[in-house]
Amino acid sequence: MPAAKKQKLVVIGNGIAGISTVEQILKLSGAFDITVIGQEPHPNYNRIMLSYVLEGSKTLDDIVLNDWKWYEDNGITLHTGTSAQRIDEAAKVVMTDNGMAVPYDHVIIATGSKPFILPVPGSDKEGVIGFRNIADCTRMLQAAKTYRKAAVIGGGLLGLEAAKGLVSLGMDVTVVHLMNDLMESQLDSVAAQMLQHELEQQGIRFLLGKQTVEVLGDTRVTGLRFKDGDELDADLVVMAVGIRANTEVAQASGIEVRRGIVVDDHLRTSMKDVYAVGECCEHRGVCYGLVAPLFEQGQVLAKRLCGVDTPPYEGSIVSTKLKVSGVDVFSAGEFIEQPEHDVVLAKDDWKKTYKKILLRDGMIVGAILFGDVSESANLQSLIRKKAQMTDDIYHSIMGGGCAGKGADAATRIAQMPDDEIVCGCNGVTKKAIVDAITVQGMTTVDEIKACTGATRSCGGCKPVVEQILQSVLGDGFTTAAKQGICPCTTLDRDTIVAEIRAKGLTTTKEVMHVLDWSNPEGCSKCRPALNYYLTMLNPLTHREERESRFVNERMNANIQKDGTYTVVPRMYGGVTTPEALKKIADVSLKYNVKVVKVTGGQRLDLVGVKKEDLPKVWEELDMPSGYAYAKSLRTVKTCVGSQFCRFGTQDSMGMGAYLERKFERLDFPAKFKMAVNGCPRNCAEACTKDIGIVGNDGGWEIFVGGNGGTKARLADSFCKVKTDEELIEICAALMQYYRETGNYLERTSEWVERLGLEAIREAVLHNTEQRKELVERIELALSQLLDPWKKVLEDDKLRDVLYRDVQPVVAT
Ligand SMILES: Cc1cc2nc3c(=O)[nH]c(=O)nc-3n(C[C@H](O)[C@H](O)[C@H](O)COP(=O)(O)OP(=O)(O)OC[C@H]3O[C@@H](n4cnc5c(N)ncnc54)[C@H](O)[C@@H]3O)c2cc1C
Ligand SMILES: NC(=O)c1ccc[n+]([C@@H]2O[C@H](COP(=O)([O-])OP(=O)(O)OC[C@H]3O[C@@H](n4cnc5c(N)ncnc54)[C@H](O)[C@@H]3O)[C@@H](O)[C@H]2O)c1
Ligand code: SF4
Ligand code: FES
Repeated sequence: MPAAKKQKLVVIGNGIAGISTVEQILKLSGAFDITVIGQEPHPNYNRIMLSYVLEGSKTLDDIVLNDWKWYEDNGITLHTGTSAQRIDEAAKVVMTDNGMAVPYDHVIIATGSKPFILPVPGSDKEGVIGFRNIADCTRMLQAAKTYRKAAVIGGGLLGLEAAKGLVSLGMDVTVVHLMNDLMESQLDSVAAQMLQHELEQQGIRFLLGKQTVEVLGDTRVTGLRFKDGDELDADLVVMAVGIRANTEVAQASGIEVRRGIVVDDHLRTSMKDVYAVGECCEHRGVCYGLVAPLFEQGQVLAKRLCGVDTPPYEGSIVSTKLKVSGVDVFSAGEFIEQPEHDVVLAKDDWKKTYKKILLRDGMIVGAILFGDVSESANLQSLIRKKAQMTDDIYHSIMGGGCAGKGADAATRIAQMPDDEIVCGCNGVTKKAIVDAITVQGMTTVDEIKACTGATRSCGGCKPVVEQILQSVLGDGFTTAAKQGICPCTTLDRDTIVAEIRAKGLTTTKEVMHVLDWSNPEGCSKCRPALNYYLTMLNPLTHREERESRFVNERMNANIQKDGTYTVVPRMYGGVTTPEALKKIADVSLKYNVKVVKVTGGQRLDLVGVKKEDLPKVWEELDMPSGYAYAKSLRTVKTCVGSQFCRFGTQDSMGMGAYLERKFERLDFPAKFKMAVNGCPRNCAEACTKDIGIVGNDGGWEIFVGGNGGTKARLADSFCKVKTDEELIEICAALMQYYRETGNYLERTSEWVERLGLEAIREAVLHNTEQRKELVERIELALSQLLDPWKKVLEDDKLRDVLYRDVQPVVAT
């Protein structure tokens, strides 16, 4: 009997929606002769990952989902670089821009969306682009090599991911947003402000409540003008103000189109045998802009075409996660409280976390998570199922408020229902993952990805997939058990430091490569941490990796919310001279310093210096940097002591200035503050300093682990010493021990609690041999330090790269 003739299926659009539907069809049936028409010159790639390509952590090759061979292996005819123009219903052909008439029995339109470009004068100028495809991404990568100032219009998901990418490429980036809150379609004001603060720390500037009315420039953009008359310089403008469904083919074919191509619950359009999936379609009045719905639509459509029974598609409940490393944000369902809502809320300013769950009649209808998104899959499933809040759910999600993670991972996985969706992007349930492990023998995240699709898109579900592997395989799954220093690695701090020592690793790149980082470029959490550990371990050989530092440390100055910087010269022990003050006053006047502020650390802060003026200000001040921006020794606060005070028994000013000169510029895991007092009256407040020193009749008393910040802690008395030499030696050994055993960003207040005072005393006080070695190592580190501003002023290239504000010569 001759084989049944195959049905001709034509897919217009070679993106995720079209090809994921084809993948489903191939799983169910071999009855189709498939032709794909794609406008872009590439095989199907993961559009989501363009944010990572821009940021530099993925290459274009990494994001290909179905390579050329896949089409060949599955007998699919692929026409890339080809636009479908019209469907001729009578002739049953799809017409293309290069004159083809492709015959069909069924057509799937999956043409996605186009970025919306604001219709303001000048928006067609060179240098104004959207961010939608590989071509846009490549243009941004190119522009960053030549230009410095980028403006991203739109503070939604896309705009923020674009902005982060451009910052990683070394551009000065300002996000111009119409509303007063970022991501206002996903976050409330509290979360939006936390997000803004976090992104400012990562070097992005924001102009909120600004409406762009004109793009300035001749042929190429030079800036933006706003409704209030303000202007912003920019030589690259990325428009990320939303998308519009791409309905051109449907319109040209006479198919019903409203905001998108109108489809019913079976994804049928108004034209017989023509269907639509993905962002181009409008279902029950909704056009989606995320991948999860298109997988759900694709599954229904594939089953329908293959004659497999399926419930209709009734719409999707969407959730979003921002893909910016070091910033964890999740939002799903309803998020702005209304009178009918009950609100479950926890905010922790120390851990920088925020959790909000909205309930309607006890039913979970929406949530926002910031900082700790470990419960996102769980919440998404509860919202999808319209679950009632119970004590168990409450404790599992809220745990100890924001700080705790609720139930531990193993318990949470055990309690997770089989049908809970773990990977929202690809609609993969817990059961599908467990089956992949138990039935098909998968043992790694990558194998699960290949088998089920989970983790294939945004990657946000990877931790949960690892936890499921851990819970099913127990000891057989070893890597997930470790607590990595960031999402790029499962290795903890101690293992990393030990490996750097054992393997003689010298650069962050080398560490990431040799220790098998999942993200080869690292993230904003691990890069500065590795840079610190490497400098601490290899003081003689490690070359400063400026790009691994936070913006303030990169620029040797603290950035302010208006984009200007502060300059804080050293005043050893809080002591200055009339000559130094006069110079500070002259320079402040010359460079229009906005405010001169006396700091809590007894020195002067010149606030409001323009970036391009920073080198000149430092040059003219000719004073050492106060390191007010660094994880380093900040200040040594002193009282007047025995030189002038009638109660003083020790020279606190002299000792404070000596200690500050000796230990300035040294890197610590976190900022480091000291104080020296001439007597136990303690006027310079030793009890809130990392090391506090109090003079007494017979010598000095040393205190450690004090903190006056958000999490205040009184310092512990560490020991008493008789002589100045002993004092200096013990301070040196104590500092080096903290440098060597502290976790990056861990203040001494936390370090003392973690290690225990007795253990620190044992290492630094009682073990004299170890103390000697600690002192030798700190002396070695100190011998390598140079004033950062001297380095900048002597290096024209560095000065130019970091602080220039002129248009660079265009590369030819
Ligand atoms: C940078 C970026 C990051 C994103 N991150 C996320 C995320 O983290 N999570 C998430 O859920 N979503 C994210 N999205 C959105 C997600 O990428 C889209 O929802 C998804 O790609 C839509 O898929 P689609 O197939 O419907 O459309 P598209 O991916 O746009 O594919 C449509 C394809 O059709 C082609 N085409 C158009 N017209 C024609 C024609 N006439 N003939 C032939 N071909 C045509 C287009 O060139 C395109 O290749 C992101 C989007 C971007 C741009
Ligand atoms: N992580 C993710 O899930 C992710 C990442 C990137 C993109 N996407 C998707 O890609 C699509 C495009 O993203 P998007 O961020 O462009 O769309 P969006 O609609 O989510 O956000 C656009 C933002 O631009 C702002 N805006 C509108 N007009 C403006 C103006 N004149 N000036 C300044 N701001 C203005 C809006 O207030 C809004 O916050 C969306 O569907 C989004 O969901 C998702
Ligand atoms: S701490 Fe003692 S020595 Fe110092 S100023 Fe106060 S009273 Fe005088
Ligand atoms: S949730 Fe995005 S890949 Fe799984």
